[in-house]
Amino acid sequence: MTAFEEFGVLPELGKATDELDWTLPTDVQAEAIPLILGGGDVLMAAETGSGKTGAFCLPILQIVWETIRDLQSGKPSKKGGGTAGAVAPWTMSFFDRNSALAVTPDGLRCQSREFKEWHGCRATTGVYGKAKFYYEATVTDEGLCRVGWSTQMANLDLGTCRYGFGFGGTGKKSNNRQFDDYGEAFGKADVVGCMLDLQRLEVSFTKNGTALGVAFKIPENLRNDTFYPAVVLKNAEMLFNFGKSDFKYPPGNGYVAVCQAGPDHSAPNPLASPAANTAASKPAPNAPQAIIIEPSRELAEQTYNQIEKLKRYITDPDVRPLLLIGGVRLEEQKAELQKGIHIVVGTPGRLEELINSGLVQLTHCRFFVLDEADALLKQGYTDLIDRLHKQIPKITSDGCRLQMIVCSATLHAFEVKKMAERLMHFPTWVDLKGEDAVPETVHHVVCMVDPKIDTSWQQLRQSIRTDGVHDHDNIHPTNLSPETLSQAVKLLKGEYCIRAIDQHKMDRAIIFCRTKQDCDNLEQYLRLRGGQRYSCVCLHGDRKPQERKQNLEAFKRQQVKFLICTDVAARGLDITGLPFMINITLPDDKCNYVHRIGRVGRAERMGLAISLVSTVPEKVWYHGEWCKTRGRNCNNTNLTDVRGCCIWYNELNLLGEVEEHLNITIQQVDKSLEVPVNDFDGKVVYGQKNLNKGTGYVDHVEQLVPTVRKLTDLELQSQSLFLKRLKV
Ligand SMILES: Nc1ncnc2c1ncn2[C@@H]1O[C@H](COP(=O)(O)OP(=O)(O)OP(=O)(O)O)[C@@H](O)[C@H]1O
Repeated sequence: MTAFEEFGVLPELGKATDELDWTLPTDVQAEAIPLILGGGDVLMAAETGSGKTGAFCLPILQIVWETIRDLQSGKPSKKGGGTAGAVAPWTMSFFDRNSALAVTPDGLRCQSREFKEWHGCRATTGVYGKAKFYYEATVTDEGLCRVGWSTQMANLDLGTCRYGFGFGGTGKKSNNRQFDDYGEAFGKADVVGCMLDLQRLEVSFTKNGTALGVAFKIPENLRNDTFYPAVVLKNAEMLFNFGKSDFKYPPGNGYVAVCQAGPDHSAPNPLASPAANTAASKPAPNAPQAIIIEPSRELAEQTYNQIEKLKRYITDPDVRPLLLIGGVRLEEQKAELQKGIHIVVGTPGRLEELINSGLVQLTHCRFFVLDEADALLKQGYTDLIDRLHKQIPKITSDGCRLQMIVCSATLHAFEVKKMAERLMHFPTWVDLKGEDAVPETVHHVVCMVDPKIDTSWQQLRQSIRTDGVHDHDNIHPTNLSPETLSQAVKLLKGEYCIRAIDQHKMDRAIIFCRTKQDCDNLEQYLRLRGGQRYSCVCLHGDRKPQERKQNLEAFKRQQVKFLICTDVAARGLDITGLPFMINITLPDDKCNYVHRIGRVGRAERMGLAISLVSTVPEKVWYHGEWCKTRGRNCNNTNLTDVRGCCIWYNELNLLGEVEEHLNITIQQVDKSLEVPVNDFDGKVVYGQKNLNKGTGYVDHVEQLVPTVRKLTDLELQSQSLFLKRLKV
């Protein structure tokens, strides 16, 4: 049995993890997998490279596989859903309802937590014929309720069409959008009696047993229709009694409980009948069970690839994942969707496009995953996430609750907490190291770049092309103005980058620049300085999707040594055994420091991250909404406060913010970029596992031997001491 199987993972998945060399679950996997398998919503905050992707992919694959297997074998749904089977035919329907309205498994309580819109539901059975029927609905929470009767033709927003007759908590009755005063207001703990007289064609209501009079005359043309108990709620909850329990206020006067209507007077709701349920529980080919949203194409592709690897031994039925990202032809994706898919991994834009056009259906989605959730929210996708979440039924047609999984190494952002409160259902935090921790495997240092002390920039024969911010400034080595020093820092950073590479004999590193232009300039400079020696490619938003993909592949396959990128690659990218990372400039967002340096030191391998930090302010581009070209060929070097496109970037402040955030002082190295030999360095090889530390599963017994021996000796000594004392 593999270690993963001990956590409840299928043997087929266990076999795949074994092949990936995942001997033991990581801490976050050990915590999160059982929670997800158990049906919970999870917020996963664990350090970079700790295996969060596997922590959600494994249980999702397992549950999705089990679901399709059950569907194919015609096995009934695991959890009751109001109308599943004919055991309790008089319940509120699990299927004939709006998505944001939840029905409890016994089918007798409806709840909607949506506070802006109304969400409705109808019962599983209706009544017809010349008789008088009654049921009770009790308000069990604050909020707005409207309850009554509707025919199958009615929409679920009771009282807003000709076929629905409702009585609302504000003391209004409504039919066909005609809202009139009626009876009196009702609220929490009140019991509304709903009466349908099909002899006189009248609808009436009672409040706590008090008759409120006839509310509606049913039009003659509806005489032969079947009427169903119906409700519509806005952030409210109601409990229904169709007569299985004693009524609180028995109606008398010839009215009978709806559940006592015999076969001549009752009919199943076709939209909630077992036949409809079976159809509803069979997903359309384009209705996935899981939707995983990633903030970048590269990450989406990576997660998709991980799913492919993990599902390798899962067959019969096959679980089919699909990657939905921009830059791929829509036609190709449409064709795949028609073939049938179970798990969709995508970027927000393309996903929404396909969902809105009906090419992806959300009817059977039971996992909604936001990877790098704080990035998604910071990128402005809050509304999109809310919209998608709203469209997904909160309980699937086979009676399972929608599970939401949210993860990131920097999950403690305020927006994430707000979103969790809004959308998640009693989520569990898996938060192993507290806020934004850096893995012990990442050795991160800073090197100050001070153009006043290091004046070598004045004599450079070859230098990096800079961003052109100072093209119109009077910069000259004899004039140490802020502009000159800013330009000097940019030149020096090009040199320090080369020195860092040489000093550490780096043959593989990811290098982060602040802007796309900085990336291009560095790429050009490295090529100029050394062709093969400094072979490199770029990854940023201005490069075409195909080129981005090729460049990343070339770097992963070690066909080039350096990957130069903007923050588009700061998060999630997993490059096995990457030993080095260089920050040419600190990121604007302190969380991205954690993500950037987390590209190394992953999966227990050691990594070195070097950040170059300017001691003087650097004037850099900052193109706001006011920049017409959004940066392309922009030459407005004025500062933003006069609607220009430049700012003074203060890296010392940024460094302070990062240190405060992480509650550490980052080790400094001098301009030689040599990293002093200390406990961390000298004993490890960057890119390799630290064999001096930790417990490799394979030899952990051997590692523990000396400690256990020592403990045995101590135990022996204490026992002997105790015996000696007894003798005395
Ligand atoms: N149980 C395991 N044992 C060994 N390696 C693992 C295990 N789980 C995952 N890994 C490996 O660890 C690396 C990092 O995993 P992953 O990309 O999921 O990290 P992450 O926590 O999502 O990081 P980030 O926050 O940077 O996105 C991957 O190469 C993955 O294959």
